[in-house]
Amino acid sequence: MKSNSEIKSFESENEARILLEESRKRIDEIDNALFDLISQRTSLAKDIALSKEYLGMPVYDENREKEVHRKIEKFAEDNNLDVDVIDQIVNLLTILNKNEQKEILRRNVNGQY
Ligand SMILES: O=C(O)C(=O)C[C@]1(C(=O)O)C=C[C@@H](O)C=C1
Repeated sequence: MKSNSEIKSFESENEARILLEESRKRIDEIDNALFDLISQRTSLAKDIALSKEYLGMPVYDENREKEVHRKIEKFAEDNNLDVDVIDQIVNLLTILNKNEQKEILRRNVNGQY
């Protein structure tokens, strides 16, 4: 099968169907890897929350979020990705992390750790 950068037209319907299926299979593999990384990223919330609690720091850290966004925006520009969409994805990841931190601190207050 030619790489997708070379294909300009399909020789048959079957060829197009095969490429579609192969592409979807690859997306499934990448999605699984992404979900695993999101899970790993979110699981750090416990250590972060408890460290911040000990240091008297709030869950929300504006400077750190700006740093995360700057890093990701450069990645998006370097890879010709829509910066606004990538920014939204990063926002959701930080929201996921903050929500997990708040839940961990709530359980900690209730002596569940
Ligand atoms: O690094 C931290 O201080 C975190 O709490 C992690 C994180 C993030 O998800 O990247 C989440 C919330 C903060 O506002 C900043 C960043």
